[in-house]
Amino acid sequence: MSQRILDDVSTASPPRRGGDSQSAPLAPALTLVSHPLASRVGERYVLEALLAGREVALSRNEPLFTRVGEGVGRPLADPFLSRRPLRFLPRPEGGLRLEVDAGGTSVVVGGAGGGAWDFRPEVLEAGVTLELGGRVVLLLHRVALDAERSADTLGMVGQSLALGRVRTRVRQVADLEVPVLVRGETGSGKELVARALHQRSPRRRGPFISVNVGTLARELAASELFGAQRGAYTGASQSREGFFRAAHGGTLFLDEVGEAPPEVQVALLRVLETGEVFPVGSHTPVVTDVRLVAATDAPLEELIEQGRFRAPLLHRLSGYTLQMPALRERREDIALLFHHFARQELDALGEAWRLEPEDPYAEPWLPASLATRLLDFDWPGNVRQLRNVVRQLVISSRGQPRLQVDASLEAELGSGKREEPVAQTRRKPAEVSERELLEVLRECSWDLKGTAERLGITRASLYNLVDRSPHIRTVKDLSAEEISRCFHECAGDLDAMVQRLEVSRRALQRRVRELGLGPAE
Ligand SMILES: Nc1ncnc2c1ncn2[C@@H]1O[C@H](COP(=O)(O)OP(=O)(O)OP(=O)(O)O)[C@@H](O)[C@H]1O
Repeated sequence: MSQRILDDVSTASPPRRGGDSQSAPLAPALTLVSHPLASRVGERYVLEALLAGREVALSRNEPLFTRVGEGVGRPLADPFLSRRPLRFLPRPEGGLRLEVDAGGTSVVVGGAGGGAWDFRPEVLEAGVTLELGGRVVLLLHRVALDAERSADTLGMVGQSLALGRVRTRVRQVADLEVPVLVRGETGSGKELVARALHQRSPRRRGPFISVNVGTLARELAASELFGAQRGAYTGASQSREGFFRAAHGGTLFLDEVGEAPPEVQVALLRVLETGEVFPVGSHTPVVTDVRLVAATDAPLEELIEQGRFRAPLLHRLSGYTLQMPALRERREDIALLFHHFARQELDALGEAWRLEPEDPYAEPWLPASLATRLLDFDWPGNVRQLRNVVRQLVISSRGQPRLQVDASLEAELGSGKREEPVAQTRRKPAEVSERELLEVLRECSWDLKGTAERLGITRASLYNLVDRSPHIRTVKDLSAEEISRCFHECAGDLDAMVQRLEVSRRALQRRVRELGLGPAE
């Protein structure tokens, strides 16, 4: 029954075979995911001729790649690519064949060179990376021919079909008053969606208040959310406004709503039903005008079955549900996001020129093999993890002509594509070595929930392992001075703090707030 709750509402999940993808005509396409001139990343050539049964030639000089939505095109033009073309040939049922002549541009697919490859439609749907001449990387995939394009990106980088659907849904629901539930894996951009909803709503001039329900101290959760009267509890020397009242006239974003303690769930339900907030210690209700957007990566239906989440609350929160696709499900966005974050990091170092070298013969700053590796990685921490990886890469390669993977990133990226990111079976905690524990914590950007899932142990076992581990610190081990210093050095960027201090993201966020250091994220 619980699954039905969400089947009944619209979602923006990525297309499934036999589902949405059948209604939108799909064509094979080549999208530039790495080129010595980084500004070319994202340009595309649609292999429409294959649909009509004709072959397509690809060389240094043809065809013309265009930025999505723009008319003017350019060939790949890299001087190391041959003028002798590779050929794409149609195959039955939407598959295709790639043929490479000896003496032409070298092509690497899946880590191996060769002269000819056959790609079935399902392989194209997942996307294939083609390394050309060790310098240019293309993603061979399928795109919708009639995809809706708008110049307004809603602050989200990426041009995948799946992200396009999210944008459409955001536009459809933004100006309505219905509460929205944004679902999706950690770091996939749920808060960005919440902000876009606020920005496109008539409430845009009102406040946008973001609260991580999972980091609220249990005993103070009600007063933080609903406010408290002076003297309502020990230590309440002043009355507290609470997030609901602070968001009056605007949008309240409840992140990690699946982590809300039972008593907060009851109170939230009451507010949603009546629009009235009872500050702790007060019997007089306060009427608030707040639009709620909630987010979760938790399996709420399972939590409901286990009696840990209230079904009526899910119904109330999900007036409309939006599903954020995981990064691995929209691989063409990886390249654009990578360059977006790289530009920010390089700007900060004064090295942005590396992205547009003047010498066309210079080695690319992002080596083609590394670009392929990033594209084939499964990104359990999604866009947040990608942003952290870019930062790590750029800083540790500072002053170098090319990006280099250091030892800690090597461990994080592992040996390549992980087919099965989440451990399916439970393991004994004793089987997890401290080294593995540390590796997975780093991979999951110190998100303990994701780490426990990946290791295949319970969260309680993970806390035990972390506690017993001599080389892993917890937030409790950090002094207020150390946190405060790091906060200032990282300009309040929580992710950068987590990377530096190497402690649980959530616990650190809670501690930062307790120390009154401002709204870290
Ligand atoms: N499409 C995007 N374009 C640019 N930046 C993005 C995009 N998606 C996510 N980000 C960035 O990635 C980081 C993580 O995104 P965000 O906080 O929105 O994820 P989340 O799903 O809310 O994470 P969590 O579940 O941990 O709360 C943020 O710094 C955000 O700005």
